[in-house]
Amino acid sequence: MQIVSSPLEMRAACKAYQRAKEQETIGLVPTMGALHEGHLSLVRASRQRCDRTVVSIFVNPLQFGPTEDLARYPRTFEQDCRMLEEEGVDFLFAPSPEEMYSPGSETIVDVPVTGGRLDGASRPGHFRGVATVVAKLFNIVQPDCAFFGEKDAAQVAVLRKMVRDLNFDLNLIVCPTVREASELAMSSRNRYLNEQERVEAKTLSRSLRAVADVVRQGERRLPVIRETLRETLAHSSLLKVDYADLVDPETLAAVEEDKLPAETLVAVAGWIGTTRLIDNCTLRIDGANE
Ligand SMILES: Nc1ncnc2c1ncn2[C@@H]1O[C@H](COP(=O)(O)OP(=O)(O)OP(=O)(O)O)[C@@H](O)[C@H]1O
Ligand SMILES: CC(C)(CO)[C@@H](O)C(=O)[O-]
Ligand code: BAL
Repeated sequence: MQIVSSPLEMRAACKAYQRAKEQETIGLVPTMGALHEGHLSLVRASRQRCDRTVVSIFVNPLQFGPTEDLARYPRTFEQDCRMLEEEGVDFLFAPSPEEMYSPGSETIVDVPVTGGRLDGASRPGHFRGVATVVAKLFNIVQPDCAFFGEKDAAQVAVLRKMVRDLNFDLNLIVCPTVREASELAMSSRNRYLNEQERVEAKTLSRSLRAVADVVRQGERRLPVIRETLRETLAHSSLLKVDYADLVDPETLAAVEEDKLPAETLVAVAGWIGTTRLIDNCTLRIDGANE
């Protein structure tokens, strides 16, 4: 695995490869490091689909608010390198903030409507930071495919829109959420949790399961589905709910109808102590059977 920190060198390496092997493809897996099985599932998907895989590790200051956890975000670079070597990754792109944002750099990418919803509403400016750094990564690597996790469903909606609006020539591939045996969604921030918090954090996935179960049993009334979500989330005394919404998976706009549409994203976020976690599931109902 070749480790590259300069954006120019990374671009040159990918360009050289693309010139030499016209028919072959490059997959990009953007991450902030502190890697776990969720990240590795994206790496494996890229290795399966593309000839070369580039993983980026960059804790992007632009997507953190002034009171958020940028300074204490887990950084486990040596261990991450070993994991990526074992997975057969070709390039690790790990720039410093100064290399990624050269002095005077001021252009940002904003997806204002979609990017202002869910995490975008709770973390103002967050998705501007995400869209800007991902657009830069796309320009540096120029991948054929880019791999993202379903766990960050709002991020996926924002990036899909960015790809469409800005005509990026790549396939955005979304991989399912990898969970621990307890069903807690894997997340780098789970490292912040103590034992009791880890138990309480399961309330998020439990609330999604409760909603999926009532819908499987035939419930279609949105007020009842919302109440099921609210009630399950209230079971934890440690969890402070940030949002628990039923939204359109593409626009992230709140579902307004009284009955469940064909496809609905159920997205939840909350703080367990000082740790903010997110999770989601998609409800799909077959209109033909309604
Ligand atoms: N459990 C998971 N299953 C599948 N993909 C995941 C999972 N967790 C993260 N990813 C994906 O990995 C990519 C990099 O995410 P990131 O480095 O922020 O990890 P994270 O675990 O989501 O960290 P955080 O705790 O900051 O939310 C994103 O596309 C994200 O959706
Ligand atoms: C996509 C991403 C790597 C951009 O910094 C980040 O938001 C993440 O890890 O999900
Ligand atoms: N995967 C989400 C990145 C963040 O919380 O900043």
